[in-house]
Amino acid sequence: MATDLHRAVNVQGLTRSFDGRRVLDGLDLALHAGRFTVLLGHGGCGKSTLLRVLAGLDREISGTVLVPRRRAVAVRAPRLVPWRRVWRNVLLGEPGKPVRAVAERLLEEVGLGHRSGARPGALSGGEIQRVSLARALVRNPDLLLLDEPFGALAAPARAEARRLLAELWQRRGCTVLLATHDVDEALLLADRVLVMRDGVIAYDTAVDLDRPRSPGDPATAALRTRLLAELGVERDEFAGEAARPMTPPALGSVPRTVHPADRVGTRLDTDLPPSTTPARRYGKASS
Ligand SMILES: Nc1ncnc2c1ncn2[C@@H]1O[C@H](COP(=O)(O)OP(=O)(O)OP(=O)(O)O)[C@@H](O)[C@H]1O
Repeated sequence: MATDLHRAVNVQGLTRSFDGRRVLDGLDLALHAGRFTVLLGHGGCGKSTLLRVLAGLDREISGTVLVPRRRAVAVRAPRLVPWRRVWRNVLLGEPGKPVRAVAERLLEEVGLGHRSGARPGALSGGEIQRVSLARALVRNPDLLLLDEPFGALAAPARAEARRLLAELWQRRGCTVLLATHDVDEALLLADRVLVMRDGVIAYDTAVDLDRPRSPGDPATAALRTRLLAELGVERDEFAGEAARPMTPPALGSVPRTVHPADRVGTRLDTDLPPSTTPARRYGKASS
């Protein structure tokens, strides 16, 4: 496969099976550098599986996957180490001596500079999600993979987190792939939407709408209807918060207790395998 410099991700014929069932079934995907793509699909259709493969966390695949060397993941339920201060959590898994100023610069970027010395147990759900974003940004990723990052947040924190993410993306210019159930999240953030079905990208559309987006805009409403149809929903079960009146931005408001068990997998967000080339290939085509 020829490497296209404008493509941050190039996937061909990607297949991943669990117990003999093909969750990803010859999936093809190209993501252009610097674009914000949202991946929609029903629960269990394989969104997380795809993101894990792109992150390099799952290599039991066939097909070809080209991704940037610098990539990071943020997930729906980030695991922070409860006894470490916030700034140390930002640098978890990073090589070398942790430098607080580095963590604090990233925390400032996500609006959490004032919580640098706090313990995770004192943070709201929205704040924890922002720590997770800061942790993902440590590596200055070219590809940011977000797996339902706001799924656990209540409406005000979710609106604020989306606004922050849109700002970060515009400032950093990295390629973003965000998996969600929420059509309205896609309409607010994406400049391209993919719908996943039967192990492949079944629908792919550019979102050519001015920003900031308004749910009441006729073009937005028309695309929303189309996406819901692609998802095959009669009822509006994929609707998120955006179709309703916009909530004024507020700081995260979901208290969350961090249990010792959260230690397990703390490195998921940031610890990606080292690589030697700007775009690396793994999982050779099997067919
Ligand atoms: N490690 C695993 N072992 C066995 N089956 C798995 C494993 N990981 C995922 N699956 C199965 O693969 C399918 C796709 O799961 P995946 O988590 O990728 O879906 P998803 O679209 O992200 O779902 P959701 O939106 O609910 O998070 C599911 O049926 C799931 O049970």
